[in-house]
Amino acid sequence: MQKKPRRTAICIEWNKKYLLLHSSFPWSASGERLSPQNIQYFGLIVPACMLLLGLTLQACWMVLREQRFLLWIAAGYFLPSVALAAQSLMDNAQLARWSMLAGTFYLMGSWALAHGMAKRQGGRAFGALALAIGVTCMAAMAYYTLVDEQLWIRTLWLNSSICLLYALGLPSVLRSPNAKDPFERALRWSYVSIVGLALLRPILVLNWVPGDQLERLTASRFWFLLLAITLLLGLWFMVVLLACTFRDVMRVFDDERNRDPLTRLSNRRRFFEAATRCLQMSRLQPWTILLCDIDHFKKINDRWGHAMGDKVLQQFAEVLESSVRSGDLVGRLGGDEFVLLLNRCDPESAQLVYQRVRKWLQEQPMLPAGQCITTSFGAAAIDSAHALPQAMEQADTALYRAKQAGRDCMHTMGDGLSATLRFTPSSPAPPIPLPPSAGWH
Ligand SMILES: Nc1nc2c(ncn2[C@@H]2O[C@H](COP(=O)(O)OP(=O)(O)OP(=O)(O)O)[C@@H](O)[C@H]2O)c(=O)[nH]1
Repeated sequence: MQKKPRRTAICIEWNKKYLLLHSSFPWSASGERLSPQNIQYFGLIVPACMLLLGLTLQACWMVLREQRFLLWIAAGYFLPSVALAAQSLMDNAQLARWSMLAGTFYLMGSWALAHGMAKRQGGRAFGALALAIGVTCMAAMAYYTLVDEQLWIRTLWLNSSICLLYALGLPSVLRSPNAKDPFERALRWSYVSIVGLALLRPILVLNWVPGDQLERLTASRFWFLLLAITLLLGLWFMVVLLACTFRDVMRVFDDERNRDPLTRLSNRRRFFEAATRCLQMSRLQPWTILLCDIDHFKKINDRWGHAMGDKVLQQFAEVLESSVRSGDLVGRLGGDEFVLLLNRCDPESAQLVYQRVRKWLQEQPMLPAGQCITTSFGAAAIDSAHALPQAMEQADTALYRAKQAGRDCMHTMGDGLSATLRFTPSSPAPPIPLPPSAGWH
């Protein structure tokens, strides 16, 4: 007689604890008990989902060709999904016959995932060691196929090897440079969970699955629970991975849009956006805009070539960045013209930045045969974001005056002030008074 469908939860008992598996499994919605085949077909849902996840990653790689690690991670989904599908359809006798082939797929998939993750972090997943683990595992499985009919010992070998292969990606994953980024942290811990699950799997199979269910493991409740966990973890891992990948790609786009490719300083657009934001924070006032231009830069290009000119621009950008406080803004407007927004700094204190830059340029000559470059600075005070265009004009006029005054000097304008300052090598540049939290680059 057909039993009534159970409406209560099915539990797995372990150490007197009960784990909810499914509210009606293995009963169909109409109350029929699912046959072992049906249960097996039901088990195909998980490999099918993993296949789809792999396809999604491959599609992402086709859009983001630079991100080659996506292909490896896609393989990390594809290969085990094939083995899992086959495994879900087989009984233990068939599994024993095909264990070597299924094992190869699992092992290759595990290493592909580890390699993809290591590649993403610019590391490596020790290919030679992975090969050694794979060959040892295969040899052990072949040996136990001959001497021991039981599947569990091969399962143990396979799962331990899978765990080791996943672990090969861990050094690179744990060495991630963006350790504080929440997305990176989520990705790192998801990967660690995958390694942990691979480690737990054989232990759980041996300790948790009742003897009668071991006979037909792939139709057991334990197997379905394991599949569900694997799928959820795989899904979660992919979501986090794609979020990180798109975030990285957007950062690259953002950089290309907003940074000067030669000096890596903010370009005109980003500088003005950032300056507008700074000028809205009253705690940062007073502010000073500084425009600076390398003197006779054209002659450097003409005499030593554009490559040398580019090098000088890059080094000069570094000098500017290291001469201001961490909250100050530095940008390249174009050619040999740079702009700075100094927070908590009036034009008088801004002279110290000029002195510091000038001293640096003198002490570390950038040109061949020890020749130094010189620069001209134009400074103007600014008191709000609205005043930015006028302050820029004023600083530009000041820069023009500095050029007219014979270059290698700084001209300051604003509040009826118009003064030229020339560098005096004997006077050491005193440091700018720092706010309590700020520090030098
Ligand atoms: N190497 C290099 N040269 C650049 C770059 N951008 C602009 N230039 C050159 O920089 C030179 C700027 O020259 P000018 O604006 O006349 O200024 P200058 O020669 O420094 O003269 P003053 O500003 O009057 O002292 C031009 O010859 C540009 O071709 C660049 O990215 N790399």
